[in-house]
Amino acid sequence: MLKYMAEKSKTGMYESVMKQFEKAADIMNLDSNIRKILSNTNNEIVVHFPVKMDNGSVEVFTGYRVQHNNALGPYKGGLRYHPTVDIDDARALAIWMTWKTSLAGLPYGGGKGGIQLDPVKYSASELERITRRFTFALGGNIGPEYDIPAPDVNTNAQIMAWMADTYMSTKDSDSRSKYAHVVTGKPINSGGLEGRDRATGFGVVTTLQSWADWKNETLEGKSYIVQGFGNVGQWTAHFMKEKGAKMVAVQDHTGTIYNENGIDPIELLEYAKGNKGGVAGYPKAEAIDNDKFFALQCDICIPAALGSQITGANANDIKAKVIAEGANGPTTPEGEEILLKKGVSIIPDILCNSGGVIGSYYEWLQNRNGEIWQMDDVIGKLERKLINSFGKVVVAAAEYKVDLRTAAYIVAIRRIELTYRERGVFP
Ligand SMILES: NC(=O)C1=CN([C@@H]2O[C@H](COP(=O)(O)OP(=O)(O)OC[C@H]3O[C@@H](n4cnc5c(N)ncnc54)[C@H](O)[C@@H]3O)[C@@H](O)[C@H]2O)C=CC1
Ligand SMILES: O=C(O)CCC(=O)C(=O)O
Repeated sequence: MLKYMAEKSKTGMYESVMKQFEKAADIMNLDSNIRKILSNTNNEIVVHFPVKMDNGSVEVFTGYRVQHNNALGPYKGGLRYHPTVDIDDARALAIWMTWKTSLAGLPYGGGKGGIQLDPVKYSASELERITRRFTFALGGNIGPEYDIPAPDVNTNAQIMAWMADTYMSTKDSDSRSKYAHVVTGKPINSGGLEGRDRATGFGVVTTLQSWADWKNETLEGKSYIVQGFGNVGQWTAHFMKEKGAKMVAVQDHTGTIYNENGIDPIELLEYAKGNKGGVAGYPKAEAIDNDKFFALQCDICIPAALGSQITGANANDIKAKVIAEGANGPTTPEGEEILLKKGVSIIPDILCNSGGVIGSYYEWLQNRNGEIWQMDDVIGKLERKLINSFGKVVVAAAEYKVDLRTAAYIVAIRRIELTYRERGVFP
């Protein structure tokens, strides 16, 4: 059923998402027609666009937007700026978005995309021009009721503001403000939602808390390691501190730092801000080899960076009792098999990091209805929604006697299946 792969995708994420889907589809005995539909993406947009660099030369960039499924509503999902972005990754990430939005009960389908580039190589003004040309090249392939991008790796509120501005500038001046919800994750002044910045990290910790409640455990005093100290990693650490948990190691693209007595997330964030965002060199922790990270002694492991990090090669070394997947696709099926055999719980990405897209939904509603939501309302609503999703997954896990990921897939896919049936697509 691996439709597109002539050879293995570079990051392996496409194989992972399809294997996860097939496992769930087999167990739930998914209708073969629905299976066929969901094994394919609806649309795959690849654009090549020229941008003038600061030195006057022109570079041609490649951007992607994959729209997997929109049975439940407009395509929704982030844009990533990273050298690994390609069509296979965009497909995998779009498919994960379909499951995530369905599981969260949102009126959205799944899409994802990005540009293949290393953002550190470009100035802020080059990144602005790249973003604007990309938005223009995507043209009508995005839209507030059709496909709504958001931030992901190496994209942020500023990039969303440039996108919204470029998109709106293509509309008549008297109706421009109607289009602000073409992207979410914008700065507050430009229609952004209070709390969207922390929504994913808050969600990671809320699902961890739900897991702890379910297992009759507490997060207080638990040690954890986190891979990635960007939007998701930082906010996760912030909320883990509120729970009284102890961060003992952090890994990012600059290196790995460790202190068994704990690393303060607020101090580390201040340090990283003055260190181009990197954690390497933080004076209150020791530098350790990158390949020792996942083997560190801890209670909780939080991958919050890139995909395919926990694999058949390192899963055996993991000491944590629970993995909270802040990142998309951090655990390969081979890694997962080993972890499940060892009795490790995995809170799957489509549940664990769904706080971000739920926050985006609130931003979209806020813009669509001309409202301004307050932080307390956002966080309260988000928490209730996440606890509700966690409960549904636990019920499905018991009913089908499966792990949490497979259960989450079953809940997500059932909702889409039901929608197709209600519309009379299948008997
Ligand atoms: N931003 C959001 O709202 C959401 C993000 N996610 C996922 O969370 C993950 C992180 O996203 P963000 O925090 O938004 O991105 P970000 O760009 O803010 O941060 C990415 C972090 O990953 C680190 N990193 C990059 N390459 C690495 C490597 N090879 N080894 C270790 N660390 C590395 C970077 O140093 C940085 O700390 C991604 O998988 C993303 O798809 C999922 C749901 C929502
Ligand atoms: O906020 C959104 O719309 C999507 C965020 C995202 O890309 C994700 O959940 O992986």
